[in-house]
Amino acid sequence: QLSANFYGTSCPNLQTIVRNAMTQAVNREARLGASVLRLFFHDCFVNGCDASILLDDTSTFIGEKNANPNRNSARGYEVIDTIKTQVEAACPNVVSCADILALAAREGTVLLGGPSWAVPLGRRDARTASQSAANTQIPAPSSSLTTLISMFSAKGLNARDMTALSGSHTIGQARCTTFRNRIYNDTNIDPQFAATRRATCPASGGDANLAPLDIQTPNRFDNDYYQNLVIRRGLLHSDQELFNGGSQDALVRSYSNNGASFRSDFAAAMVKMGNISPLTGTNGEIRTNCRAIN
Ligand code: HEM
Ligand SMILES: [Ca+2]
Ligand SMILES: [Ca+2]
Repeated sequence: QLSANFYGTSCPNLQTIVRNAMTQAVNREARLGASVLRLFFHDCFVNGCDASILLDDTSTFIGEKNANPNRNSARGYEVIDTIKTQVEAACPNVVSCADILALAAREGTVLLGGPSWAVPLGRRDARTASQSAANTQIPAPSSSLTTLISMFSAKGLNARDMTALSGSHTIGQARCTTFRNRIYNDTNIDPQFAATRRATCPASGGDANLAPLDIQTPNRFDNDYYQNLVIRRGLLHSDQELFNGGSQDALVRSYSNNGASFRSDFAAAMVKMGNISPLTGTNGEIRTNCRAIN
């Protein structure tokens, strides 16, 4: 029941505000486009796209920001705060943080050269968060293909959606701690690529050192991620699982050869992911500050 025109009369400038603020952010630091896209994923996979990830911990409230997949990792929260402040100034108390995040994720993608899509709107914001759900429902970089398929399937996304959405790793960075095991122990890796990555990700120490998820074009939303997988240059173990002799090999190869089909599948899968259990109607609330419940 989400609809692209949900704020058409209540906040006609919403999309312009989000676009301009995201343009500024990405011009300042291209990676922010990637970081905001990932926030949306980590929101939607934990009790739906309800801005639960944006809630700060307090002395009595345990949120998702310090869950294992997010702690010292998820970033870009300040960009959402900036947008929310501008949106509240233009249209007080009508636009949810969940919808702002959905729009900002699309703009981040577009600004880095990715596809665009109409974002269905009308989500409301959660009054709760779940650190335990964030710990268990967001896939880990050590995941097997079987685990990836089943964790996405638990959210109503099929294997094709999963493989298309993983193409997000055409942008952004990962910390050494997330790919160390792969570059030292996996055998389905291009040896030259492994050597390059080992140079800045030692066998012990340097956990926070960064490497691009896409060694070719880390700030460009293109199909190079899939080209890397075909030559065994996936950075995460979970990335290379998509091209390792299994059910997704053919799709990965086709995306690697056909950027247009990746773009259109990615856009469709983003709409699908954005539809995971939204709060609508009188459920949830429109938060004033994305970091705290009203
Ligand atoms: C398929 C399962 C997935 C796994 C196991 C996974 C895992 C990871 C890991 C470990 C990182 C690096 C985090 C760090 O070191 O701090 C990362 C980064 C990223 N992920 Fe995923 N991810 C998956 C799917 C997705 C999806 C579906 C999206 C978006 C729709 C996404 C978007 C991103 C982006 C954009 C980054 C870079 C963020 C930045 O530079 O700040 N990922 N992912
Ligand atoms: Ca959520
Ligand atoms: Ca790229």
